[in-house]
Amino acid sequence: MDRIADAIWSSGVLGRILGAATLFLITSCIVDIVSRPVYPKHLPRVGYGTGLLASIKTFFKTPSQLKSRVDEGYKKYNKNDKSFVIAAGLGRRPTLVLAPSQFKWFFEQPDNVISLDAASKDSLYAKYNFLGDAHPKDPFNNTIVHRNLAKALSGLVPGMQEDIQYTIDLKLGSDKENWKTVNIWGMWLTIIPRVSNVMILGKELDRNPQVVGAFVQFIQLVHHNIGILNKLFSTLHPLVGRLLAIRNRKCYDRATKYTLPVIQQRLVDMEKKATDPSFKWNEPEDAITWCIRQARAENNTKELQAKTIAKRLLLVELGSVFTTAITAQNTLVDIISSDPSDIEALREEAVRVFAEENQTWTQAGVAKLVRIDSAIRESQRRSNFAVTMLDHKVIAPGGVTNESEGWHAPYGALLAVNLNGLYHDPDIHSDPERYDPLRFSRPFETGTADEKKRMGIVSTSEEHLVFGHGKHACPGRFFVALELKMAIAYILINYDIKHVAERPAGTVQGNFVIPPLTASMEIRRRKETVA
Ligand code: HEM
Repeated sequence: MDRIADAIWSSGVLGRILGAATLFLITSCIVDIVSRPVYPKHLPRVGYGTGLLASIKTFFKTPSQLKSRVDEGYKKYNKNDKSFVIAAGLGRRPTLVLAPSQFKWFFEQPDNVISLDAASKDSLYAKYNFLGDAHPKDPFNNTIVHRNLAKALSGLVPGMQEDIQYTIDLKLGSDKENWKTVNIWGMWLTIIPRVSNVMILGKELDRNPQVVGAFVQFIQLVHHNIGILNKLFSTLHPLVGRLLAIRNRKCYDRATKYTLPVIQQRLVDMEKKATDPSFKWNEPEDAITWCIRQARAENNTKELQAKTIAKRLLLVELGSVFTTAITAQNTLVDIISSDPSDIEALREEAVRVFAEENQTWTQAGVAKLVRIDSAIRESQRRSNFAVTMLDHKVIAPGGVTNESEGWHAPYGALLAVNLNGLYHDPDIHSDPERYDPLRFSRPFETGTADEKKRMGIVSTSEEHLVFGHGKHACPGRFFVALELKMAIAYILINYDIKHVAERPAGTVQGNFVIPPLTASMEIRRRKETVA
């Protein structure tokens, strides 16, 4: 072995390999630095050290320090209505964090100037993770949700209620005598993918554990791959990204065993319905139908291929399932550790409204759950899962100019809002670190009609930004509200939950606050259940 090493060394091969590797590292470093957007010097900054060493340290410490830097920027600048730049760090470009007075300007910018899609395409490494062409180079995916979901909601409710009841009973059981300890995240990871798939795959597939499991694994892989690619130079992304995506493809292949036959049949049936008036059949309202409907409206033959549709579904799964599961996790952990009298107030509402609705949910019936709505919104505020949010990338070749603050952001710049700062500002939310589940429902119960409208989870505003705001505000939020309110109501109506004295904390990882995934709760089926 030693002799082989000596021979390699003396032949100069090792020297050449080391030289090439060093050259590659230096070139990669230069490529990454040069491709970063350069912000105007007069904008205030946080996280920038002086000198090369300090900058390098800042870069590598970003995953653990980003939140405290953003908090510092909020107090020093955003609070005084100034935008600031946060230094680049491992896995993150330098970002311009906007002053609150600039939100209106931000939401009004045209899509060809600043783009949510372009920012998500970059941060998701969509080219690799989504197996090539499924991610929006075009807005197809967003269009199908914007055009169809709101109209389909009332028809989706019965199927959702059925799945919520079935899955929760399965997970939490029916023992009325003994307490059972349940891992909360494990429970949500069973409920949310199934219920969300009522809307994505339809009732034919939503309870199929193979296909739903393959999609959940696919999403986990996407997040895992993002974590790896974020730590690498961009010159390595094409190779490593493609290698990592091999596992994504395997998951996709597993899912398509089940999805492709359903999609193919749906294509046949929808074609027949369009051409044969004697064919009496109503297409189910789910993302498969919406893709076909949109492709037909655009006369887009590529989008009418079953495999293209199967890939489109991957994106809908990604946008819906984990965002909702994380929100559910934070909300339930917050609820069970809040004041016991507040928990009773939530339960009282759930039992009362469900009885009024004759134990059958409708969209209008769920809308009456204003306290549970508030408990979710308050959790999104108090336990926000992202520090800055709504990243939009400047894609206008000449950049974008903000006249009122007097700065120019070049092509490639990232603009974002400081969700953490706004949500924890005592001048905006009294006692901001306290989880007060009824914070937003008190005005619902006693306030004016305008207050009622403004305080709901689906009413986005410059104060309630977790679903975005303006033309790109999340079109899935109406579904999320239904899904979470029905699921939480079902748990409160049917189970006693032991109060938890202290809320387990989440873990900050870069720009994300991961909820406490090991948190458990002790539950027992209630003696006087309604459902
Ligand atoms: C709690 C769960 C969810 C959260 C927190 C969430 C949050 C968001 C946010 C922040 C945006 C970007 C808004 C912007 O930057 O202006 C967004 C966009 C979007 N969301 Fe959601 N979302 C959730 C669930 C869903 C679900 C269930 C769907 C259903 C398919 C969905 C579909 C979409 C789509 C299609 C867009 C793009 C809209 C556009 O670009 O016009 N989301 N969501």
